[in-house]
Amino acid sequence: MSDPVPDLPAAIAEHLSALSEGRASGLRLKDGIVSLVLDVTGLSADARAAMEAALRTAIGDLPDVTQVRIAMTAEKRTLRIVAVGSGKGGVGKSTLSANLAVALHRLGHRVGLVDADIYGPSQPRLMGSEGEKPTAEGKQLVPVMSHWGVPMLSMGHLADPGQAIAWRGPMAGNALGQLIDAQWDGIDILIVDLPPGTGDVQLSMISKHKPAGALIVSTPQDLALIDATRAVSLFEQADVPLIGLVENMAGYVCPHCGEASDPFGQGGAEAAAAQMGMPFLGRIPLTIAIRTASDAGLPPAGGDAAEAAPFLAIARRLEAWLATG
Ligand SMILES: Nc1ncnc2c1ncn2[C@@H]1O[C@H](COP(=O)(O)OP(=O)(O)OP(=O)(O)O)[C@@H](O)[C@H]1O
Repeated sequence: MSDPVPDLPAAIAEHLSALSEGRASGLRLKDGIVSLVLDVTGLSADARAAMEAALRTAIGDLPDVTQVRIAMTAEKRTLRIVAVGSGKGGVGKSTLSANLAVALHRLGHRVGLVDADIYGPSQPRLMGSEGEKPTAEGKQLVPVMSHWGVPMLSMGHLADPGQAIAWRGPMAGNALGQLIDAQWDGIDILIVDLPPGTGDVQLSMISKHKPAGALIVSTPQDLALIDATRAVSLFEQADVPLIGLVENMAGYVCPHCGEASDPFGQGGAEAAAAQMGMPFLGRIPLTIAIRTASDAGLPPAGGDAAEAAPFLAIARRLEAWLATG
């Protein structure tokens, strides 16, 4: 039998300070039984298990210790999903989703991005993370970390580029579930770029994963705005609060002279938002700089050019909405 430790509490405290990253509290020692509480907030399942095992071994090996009881707690954090939807494709839903995620990160939020457009994933290209593969921990996918500080998951990370993804409804639903139920530890806001349109895939996703709110994207044309009303009724059907409408490709800014023109008129989206009873969150101009940067995997919201400003302004409005929720 090993010699008793003259000051057992001090020996335990030494191990705690070396191994617990300051996460241990409530230390008790009675009849050789050591009990403590470990706050594992923000740690991955593997990191939790490793910390717990290291503490059990180190403290359990001390003479006079017969048992080590560790209660693990984590601050209850709820991940809030913000869905970005549109009535039809090509209006800039993916561009807005990527840039909002990057802008929210710049504003200091812990934000993740899911590309739920599983038939035509474009987020890996927009965020410059093409070719990266998520890992898995147990049954959960571990998101890919983008260069912009935003962890993300897209079917484009799982399928080879150019490979057609032709799934039927239930399979598509499962794939989407895996992206959303992935390991988003440490993330508070999850921006979900929905597939375009208002069909079953969208409805089942929003019914199952209950977004905290939804943003609708539209271009200024009347027809696109009519499509936007369909997206609105989809969210209303599922009882998802509408955060507001964003007008994309609003007016054209000439790259040579900087002059802005409005081929589709001005103010239509704002009026439509009022008609649909939801806030208007802002407009993003149609500029070549936004398209070329996006195609190059450089989300404008991550840079310091003028193109970042409208995304940051909309992110601030989203931030304000989330703060009241
Ligand atoms: N404000 C903008 N100015 C210039 N180009 C833009 C703007 N917004 C989006 N685009 C470009 O328009 C195209 C479509 O955008 P995006 O992929 O974001 O649309 P989407 O609604 O997500 O489309 P899909 O339904 O196909 O997923 C892209 O080439 C993108 O770079």
